[in-house]
Amino acid sequence: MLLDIRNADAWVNQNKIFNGLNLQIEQGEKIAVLGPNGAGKSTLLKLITREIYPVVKENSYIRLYGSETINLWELRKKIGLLSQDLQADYTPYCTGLDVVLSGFFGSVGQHGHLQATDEQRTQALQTMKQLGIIQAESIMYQRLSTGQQRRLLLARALIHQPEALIFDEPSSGLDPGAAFALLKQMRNFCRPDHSLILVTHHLDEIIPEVQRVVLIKQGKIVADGDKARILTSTNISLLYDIPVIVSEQDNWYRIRPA
Ligand SMILES: Nc1ncnc2c1ncn2[C@@H]1O[C@H](COP(=O)(O)OP(=O)(O)OP(=O)(O)O)[C@@H](O)[C@H]1O
Repeated sequence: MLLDIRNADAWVNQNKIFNGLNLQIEQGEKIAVLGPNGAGKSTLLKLITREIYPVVKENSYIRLYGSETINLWELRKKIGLLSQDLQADYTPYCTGLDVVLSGFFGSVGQHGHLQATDEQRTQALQTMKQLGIIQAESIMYQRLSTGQQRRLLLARALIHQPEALIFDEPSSGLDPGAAFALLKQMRNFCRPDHSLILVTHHLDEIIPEVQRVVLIKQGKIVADGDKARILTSTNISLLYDIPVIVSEQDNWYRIRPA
C-alpha cells in the first residue's frame, strides 16, 4: 500500500486541520483530490511528504509504503513532487539545469557534495527539451517566469523516474501549450504500477487514467470513490457551495455554471 492514514489529527500552527482522518491509497492507484480553498488538500499532501507530522495518539498512524518511519531520502526517491510551496521555496540561486538535476538527489537547489554524472546531465537536458524549457539551462531560477519555473519543477519531479507523482495544482501558471504538455507527461507516467495523487481545482486536468476521486471539505473527506460516481453535478455543487453542471466526454470532465 502506498499510503495508509488511520485516525490522524493534524495541526498547522494553531489550526486543527484534520480530526481522525482516514485514507488508504494502494500502489498503482491514480487519484484526484478536489475541494474548496482552505479545505486541507495541501495539508494532506504535506502529511504524505512529511512536511507535517500527525499528532501522536493511540490507534493513529500514517504509513507510507507500509512503514511509519520511512527514511525521508528513500521517500523522495520514490516520489516526484510538484507544488506551489516548492516553487515558492525553491532557492533562487541555481540554474535551470541545476533545478532539474536536483530531482536526482531529492534536494532543493544545491545538491551538496553529490555530483551529477554525465548520464544524469544528458537525461536532464533531454527532459528539458521535451518540456520546452531547454533555453533555461544556464539561466538563474529567479530570472525565469512563473510558468518557466514550473516547467523546470515538472522536469525535476519526473527526472528520477519516481514510482509516484504528488502534484498540487500542477498547471497553475502554465500557458495552454505547457498545460497540455503537462497532461501528456502525466498520462505517459501512468503505467499500471505507478501512482498519482493529483490535487486540482480544474476538472479538465483530471486525466482519463485517474480512476478515483476524493472530495475534501473543511478537513473532512466528504466523498471518495469511482470517478464517474463522484464527479456529478450534485456532488461538485455541494462541494463548492455553488450550482454547477459537470459534463463528461471521452472520460474527460468539464465544469460550468448551472
Ligand atoms: N501557515 C499556516 N498557519 C496557519 N494556518 C494555516 C497555514 N497554512 C494553512 N493553514 C490553514 O490550514 C487550512 C488548510 O489549508 P490548505 O492549504 O491545506 O488548504 P487547501 O485545500 O490546499 O486550499 P487551497 O485550495 O486554497 O490551496 C486552511 O484553513 C488554512 O487557513
